[in-house]
Amino acid sequence: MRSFDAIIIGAGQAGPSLAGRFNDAGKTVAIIERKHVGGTCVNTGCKPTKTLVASAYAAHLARRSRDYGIVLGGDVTVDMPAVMHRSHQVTLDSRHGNESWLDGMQHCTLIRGHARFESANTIRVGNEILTAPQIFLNVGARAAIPDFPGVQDVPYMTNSDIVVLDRLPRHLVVIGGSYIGLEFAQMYRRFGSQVTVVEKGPRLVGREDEEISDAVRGILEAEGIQIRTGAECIRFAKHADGVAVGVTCTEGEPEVIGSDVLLAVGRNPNTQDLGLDKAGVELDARGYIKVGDDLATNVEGIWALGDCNGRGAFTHTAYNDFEIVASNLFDGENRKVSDRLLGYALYIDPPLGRVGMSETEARKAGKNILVGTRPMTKVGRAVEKGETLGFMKIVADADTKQILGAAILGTGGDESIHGILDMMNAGATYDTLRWAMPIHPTVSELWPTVILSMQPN
Ligand SMILES: Cc1cc2nc3c(=O)[nH]c(=O)nc-3n(C[C@H](O)[C@H](O)[C@H](O)COP(=O)(O)OP(=O)(O)OC[C@H]3O[C@@H](n4cnc5c(N)ncnc54)[C@H](O)[C@@H]3O)c2cc1C
Ligand SMILES: NC(=O)c1ccc[n+]([C@@H]2O[C@H](COP(=O)([O-])OP(=O)(O)OC[C@H]3O[C@@H](n4cnc5c(N)ncnc54)[C@H](O)[C@@H]3O)[C@@H](O)[C@H]2O)c1
Repeated sequence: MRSFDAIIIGAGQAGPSLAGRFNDAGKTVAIIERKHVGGTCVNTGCKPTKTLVASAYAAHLARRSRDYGIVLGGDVTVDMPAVMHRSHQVTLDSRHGNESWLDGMQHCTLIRGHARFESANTIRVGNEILTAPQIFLNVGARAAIPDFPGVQDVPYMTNSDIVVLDRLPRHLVVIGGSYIGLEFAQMYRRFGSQVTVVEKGPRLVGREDEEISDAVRGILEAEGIQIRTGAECIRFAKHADGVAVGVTCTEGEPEVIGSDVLLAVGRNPNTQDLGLDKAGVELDARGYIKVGDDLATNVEGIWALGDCNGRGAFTHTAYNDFEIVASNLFDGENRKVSDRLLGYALYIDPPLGRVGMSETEARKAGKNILVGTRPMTKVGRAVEKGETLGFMKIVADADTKQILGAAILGTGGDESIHGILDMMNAGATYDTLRWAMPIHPTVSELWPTVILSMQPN
């Protein structure tokens, strides 16, 4: 049996940084990874998708080149193997960077293999048993495969497969009209596939305000993507031309015939094959590891970080989990998950940047709200860039003047939202932002104007 000061299971977005803190403190740490160092984000999530989104954007802009007075010689064509090669290289560079970082840690041992608890302080990896007084779970999540009728009879892809696909599907049917599904839908449409999005809910990105769902739908439909919402009875069958996807929406054809299917209907935590019962670690009804505000599980000496604890589903929430655990263990702080403010982006083009409450959530919370909006057609920077789709929106508390939340569906939205995120983190009122002097010409310079336009709603 090998003993360490700490064992980390999973080299995703929290594990390696935590290993770094143990190493810097001169403590021995084992980090166990069964597949690729870097986890989902680096290998099958953020890195490859955002790289592919960039290629898709280049294709889109090339097709629009005449809007800018630029004349290209001939049709725009997409070289899928080259697109995929670029994306794969970005992933490999990142994965190898993470591996060298871990290799360079004097007190850290990277162990390859599947880890499983034998008891609350012992872990088995293959034939080897490891022990440590502190164990950190960073095991992440994988694509959910619901028990759709016929799903096992047809070929389907998840995000892990499609990020290495080096051919162009003739007709890609994307099941799930949310973050993962929509990024792939738009990117493949821009690469040249026919694309249909099938969503069981009444609208796309159902967690957002309805006007955002409507605008996202309009943007995607304008590019020729078919959207089928209200698809209550999704089912699959083999078809001479590929796969028949039954949708049974109230309107339109009851079936869509696609050449390829992508399932993007949520994620399941990797907690079923960890032997958690042997350690006595409790799960919630959806299989996430139950944690307190400090990310400790019900078993002393075991913590859970990242997607597997159900307290976040983003790279930045996983990394923030690391920051919370590390500052509490090493810096004598008392940081909590409940103190953090959630922001995120949906990387369609234009992107959706979001922070805090939506208008619907603020209303549900019984707040006396003010709402300001502005179409991107009235944002100078967007007009200059020829990218005027979408709008900016801010929601504030009329009584306290606190900003409650904001959204920008528009060019630069993923960056510009940080101005609001930082104001909210600083606890500043909207007056502070109102009197700030922003840079011209930027998208962000319009926030004070949007604030001035706020009305009771
Ligand atoms: C297509 C897609 C796009 C995304 N885009 C974004 C984005 O733009 N921005 C964003 O913030 N988030 C994005 N996400 C979400 C983001 O990837 C995850 O939230 C993030 O990777 C979670 O990190 P984690 O450390 O919790 O888990 P992971 O990164 O999943 O890492 C967990 C690791 O644990 C390993 N593991 C699991 N079980 C065991 C075991 N028993 N033994 C050994 N090793 C084990 C796994 O192999 C994996 O490497 C995206 C996700 C997907 C699928
Ligand atoms: N840009 C980003 O930051 C980014 C990008 C991709 C993914 N992610 C993360 O990955 C997570 C998973 O993304 P996702 O889009 O797979 O999941 P999601 O939970 O956001 O959306 C799943 C979609 O599938 C639909 N759905 C669920 N079950 C279904 C069923 N049985 N039949 C038909 N439709 C069904 C839902 O109505 C929903 O629209 C997100 O929560 C997000 O945090 C983040």
